[in-house]
Order: sequence, then C-alpha cells, then structure tokens
Amino acid sequence: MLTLRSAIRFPEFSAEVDVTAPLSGITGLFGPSGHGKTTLLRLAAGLERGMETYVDLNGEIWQDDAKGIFVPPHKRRIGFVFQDSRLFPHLTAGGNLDYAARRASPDRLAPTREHVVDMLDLGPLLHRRVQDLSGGETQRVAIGRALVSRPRLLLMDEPLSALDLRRKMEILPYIERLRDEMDLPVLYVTHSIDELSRLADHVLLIRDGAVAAQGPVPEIMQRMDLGPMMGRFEAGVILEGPVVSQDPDFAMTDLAIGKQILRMPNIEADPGTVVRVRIRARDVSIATREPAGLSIRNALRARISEIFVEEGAFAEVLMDVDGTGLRARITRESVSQLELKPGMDVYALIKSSAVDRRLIPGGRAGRPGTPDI
Ligand SMILES: Nc1ncnc2c1ncn2[C@@H]1O[C@H](COP(=O)(O)OP(=O)(O)OP(=O)(O)O)[C@@H](O)[C@H]1O
Repeated sequence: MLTLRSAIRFPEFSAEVDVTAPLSGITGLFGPSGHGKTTLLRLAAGLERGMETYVDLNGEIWQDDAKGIFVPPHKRRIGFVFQDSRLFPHLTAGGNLDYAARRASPDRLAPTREHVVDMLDLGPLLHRRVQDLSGGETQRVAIGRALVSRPRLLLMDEPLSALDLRRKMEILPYIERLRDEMDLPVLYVTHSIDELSRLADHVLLIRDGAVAAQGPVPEIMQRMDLGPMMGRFEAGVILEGPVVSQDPDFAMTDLAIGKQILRMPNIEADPGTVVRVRIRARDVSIATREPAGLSIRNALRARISEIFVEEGAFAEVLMDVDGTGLRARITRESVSQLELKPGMDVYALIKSSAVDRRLIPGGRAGRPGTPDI
C-alpha cells in the first residue's frame, strides 16, 4: 500500500489529500485536468515539500513533515515516465539506458538490462541517437530507462498523451507486458478511458485533489453516479469473460458473459482465455421483446436495475446481464415510449462492431506486435 496525506497549498489550488493506493499492477489516476493528479505523483516522489506531507510505502515512511522525516527522491527508488520523454539528447538510446543502469538500486537484482531491452524490443534502437527516434520509440526508451534503474514504484504521468493514435496503439502492448512481466507497482495518470480500461487493474478517480472514488476498473465503470466524472459520451462498462469458441469462416469470436454469448470480431485467443472488453453506453440499445430480422448479432437478456434521466434528450439505463452491469445511453423519449422501468426484463442490443476491440486476453496482454484487433 502507498499512503499519502498532504495539505496542498498552491496560490490557485488547495486540497486535502488522503490517498491509499494498492501496490499491485497498474493503478490508474483518472480525473479532469488541473485536479491534482500530477501533484499526487510529485508528492509520492518527494518532489514537493513543506505541505504537511506524509508518505509511506508498505509501512516504510518516506516523508513525515510533522516529524522532520524526509527520504530524498533518489533514495525512494522511484521510476518516472513523463509525457515528454526527457531522455538525454546527447546520448544514444543505449547510452540513456546505461546511465540509468549505473544508478540502479544495488539491493535489487531485477529487472536486468537485457530483460528490459527484450521486453520493450529496444535492441534495434540502442545505437540510435535520441533525436532520430520516433515519438513512440522515444517513449519506449524512456520507459526502458525508468525500468533499468530497478525502481520499487513506477510513476507514469500521461506517458502516451503526446503520441498520435497509431503510435499509442503501438506502445500500449509494451505497457501491458510491463504490467504482466514485472512485479512492479505502477501509478498511471491518464485522461483516456481507453487506456484506463485496457491497462489499469484499479482506479482512483481524482477530483479537487481528493479521491472521489476508487476500486477495480470494471466496478468503477459500472457506477452510474460517477457518470459525470467519467464523461457521459465515453461512459461504458467493462465486461470480462472467457472465449468460448472461434468462427474462422466469419472471423468472429464468442465470449461467455454469464450464461450468454457475446459475439464479436475475431480475437486471437484460445478458448478458455478470459478477455476484457469495453462496451460504450452509446453503442447499446434496448428492446422490450426479443428482436428478429436484425443485423445486430448480440441481443442479451437483461434486467433494468436503474434509470438515470439526464437533462436534455438522453437517459442512461443500467442493466444486469447475468450478474454483470451493462449501460445503455438512449433518449428519454425511448424510455418513455417503451415504458422502461427498473425491474423490467429487456434485451440489450450490442452491435458487434461496437465492442471495443482493444482488449486484454486473460485480463492480461497479448504479445506486442499482435495486430490491434
Ligand atoms: N508548483 C506549483 N505551483 C503552483 N501551482 C501549482 C504547482 N503545481 C501545480 N499547481 C496547480 O495545482 C493544480 C493541480 O495541478 P496538477 O498538475 O497536479 O493537475 P493534473 O490533474 O495533473 O492536471 P492535468 O491533467 O492537466 O495534467 C493546478 O491548478 C496547477 O496549476
């Protein structure tokens, strides 16, 4: 566990921070701009002083301003990856790694430089000058450099936000590998629900410098009350289920969601592999009777658990599909005309093409280089 308490006092921003984050896998820090996410990372790293701060990692106190305890940043053994890589421009990619390796924690044996180079496919880049690397390659080297220093905690502050979509897609599988192969807790700041749903195990929703909610990603994404924070248009849920079968003729894959089947474009995963998919509320519609003659492949039996009527034209309907929550964003007019009510049995219609195809086989990543399906 990482415990962090502080009284942030900037001229234009103040907040009482009291955060306890689990230290396993990737913990996403998600929230609107200017609400203190970066400041939380800086507090953890020891880069902010004099704000009545208390930080401990698994009971080891790094900072307790009340008692005058302060472990300096370099002794905390933290790796930092920023939005801009901050690589040393006068060194090659390999030179940047060597620099970090020389400062690696002597009391930690892993990961080795070779492991990092292999995991991030850095071999072909090692002799290249930093300025000759693409944006995605630069970030891969920056991640490598942070890992080679053998940190106990990795802080990533919007590491992909400066990249275009294609480069983001190239680098995401590497971050998934990092999560799966390294026994290293990561705090990951992002504005992107895509990144959150694909990478994070746990999420802290940050609002006004404080944790407005936290929990496993699928659970938080189902919570209707958090809709405004997650962004209505982006609202959705994460479903997890095993691959049941593949249909190579039509390039489709069947996933089990409870006792039902979700049919989606082909995922390269063996039957039994648990995968995670994101379904946006705006891609789900509702029928009160079992539909026929529709091109939509997925009509899951569902029971309405909650209807949240917004101002304006829309409403959000939360449904239960065999114990899993699913959200639909439909018009208020539809709610009224179909006389939708909590407790009602309906069919949730999901277009196969709408199922977010960036997913995590086994709740875990595929190998980098696998096409983005
Ligand atoms: N050193 C500083 N001095 C004064 N104000 C600061 C300082 N650092 C941050 N702030 C202010 O504190 C607030 C929170 O900033 P912070 O960068 O932590 O937010 P954020 O949630 O990470 O934002 P974004 O998502 O846009 O990066 C902002 O209003 C910012 O201007």
